[in-house]
Amino acid sequence: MAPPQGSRAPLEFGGPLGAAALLLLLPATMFHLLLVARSGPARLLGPPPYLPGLEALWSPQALLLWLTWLGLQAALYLLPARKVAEGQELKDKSRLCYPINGFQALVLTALLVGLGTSAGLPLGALPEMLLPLAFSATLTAFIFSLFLYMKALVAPVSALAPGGNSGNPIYDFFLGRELNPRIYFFDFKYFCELRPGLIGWVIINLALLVQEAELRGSPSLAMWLVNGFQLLYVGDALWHEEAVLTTMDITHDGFGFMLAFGDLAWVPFTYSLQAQFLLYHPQPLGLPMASIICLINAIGYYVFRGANSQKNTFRRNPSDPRVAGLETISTATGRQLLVSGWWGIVRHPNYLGDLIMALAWSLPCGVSHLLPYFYLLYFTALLVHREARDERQCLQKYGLAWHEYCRRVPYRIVPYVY
Ligand SMILES: NC(=O)C1=CN([C@@H]2O[C@H](COP(=O)(O)OP(=O)(O)OC[C@H]3O[C@@H](n4cnc5c(N)ncnc54)[C@H](OP(=O)(O)O)[C@@H]3O)[C@@H](O)[C@H]2O)C=CC1
Ligand SMILES: CC(C)=CCC[C@@H](C)[C@H]1CC=C2C3=C(CC[C@@]21C)[C@@]1(C)CC[C@H](O)C(C)(C)[C@@H]1CC3
Repeated sequence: MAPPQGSRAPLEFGGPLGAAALLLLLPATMFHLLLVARSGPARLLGPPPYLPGLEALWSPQALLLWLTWLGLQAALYLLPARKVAEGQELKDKSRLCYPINGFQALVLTALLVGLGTSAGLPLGALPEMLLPLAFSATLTAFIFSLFLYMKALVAPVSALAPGGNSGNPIYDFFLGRELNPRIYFFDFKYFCELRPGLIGWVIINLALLVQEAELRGSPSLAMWLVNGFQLLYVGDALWHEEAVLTTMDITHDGFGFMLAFGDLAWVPFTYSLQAQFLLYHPQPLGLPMASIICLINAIGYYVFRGANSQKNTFRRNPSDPRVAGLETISTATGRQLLVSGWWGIVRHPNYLGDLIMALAWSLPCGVSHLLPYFYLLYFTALLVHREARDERQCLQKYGLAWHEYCRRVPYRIVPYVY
């Protein structure tokens, strides 16, 4: 049985009080956005148009649809994979294995949705169900997090995450206690991070596009751009699925409410906000402006992919010809840090690319409303906070070498600004 680890790890997110506030604030924000997106004034900072009663949130059909979706994605996860990858080394020196078949799951889902639609499945009806679907996803995330919390009570101490084991039940429930909760080969965190939420996000976007076509005869150019950009982002994440194994979510954070809710509810229902906004507030977009926005997205993607691939290639094999010529700093751990190439421009070039793309996703929605820029604002805050967390961890890991890296590469995310 796993005892709490006491207060060895410093508390994050404002400790138990901050965690309790976020437990309420995150779902409340998601429902606020869903309600405001379909309201006439669409005011991000105004009150929601109405407070939905239980009858607007609770629907057995929506719950059934949501559980069927989770079941389908779980079944696709269990299909034979083209590759099985090893994760980072764990505390007990072992490595876990992960199936690499996320892109295959995306393609099979697209085929099934295509078949279903041609057989009469009303995809355009999905936008009307977003509220009860989001409610079902939130309910599932709470129940699932409770299960994860209980499961961690019987996990060995070596299976626990560095944070999330303070002994305070609310804080630990929020942050997550076990690092890689699994049942046999089914890894819950890895599955949730990349499958139901990310693929669900593009299906919701597609349904909004279909409904727009039904309402107005054809989808708008703005809707095409938002769908295309976000499909590229999700397709890219699944194509480079193995890279997620080195992110701090997988290697450092426990699996609790924050990630369960983030993966299952927050991502599909708030990341589709721009497409939701466009369905209810059509925006004119000319070809010249559309071309500029495509260029911004392409630049963002180039930076994001270039930086992530360079680091992943370097971490897998530092003598790979694509990275062998880059300048590095040696650290006491035996690992090296890149100080030229993308990682010599700023300390988080991948965040910079991601933020540029976030801007390109909002611009098709025009500048009359703040609401479609919510993602950009939230994401800036998330990445600034994430960068600070990563900085603390790297300082702990690399000590003096990290100080040297910060001296050589003084800016964190935006050159000469931050
Ligand atoms: N859309 C969304 O909602 C979100 C997207 N993201 C995206 O996910 C991606 C992954 O982000 P994240 O997991 O936060 O972090 P990173 O992929 O940036 O990884 C940080 C780690 O990289 C290694 N590292 C840092 N500097 C160097 C260097 N100079 N040379 C070599 N290795 C270095 C360190 O780990 P080590 O040395 O141990 O290898 C560090 O802990 C990003 O592109 C981010 O934008 C993230 C959060 C949310
Ligand atoms: C506000 C809230 C509920 C916070 C939880 C944060 C999560 C939503 C995000 C934490 C890290 C994420 C990553 C992605 C999606 C959002 C979450 C889960 C990601 C899967 C998106 C696609 C990228 O290509 C990625 C694979 C690099 C990325 C990994 C981190």
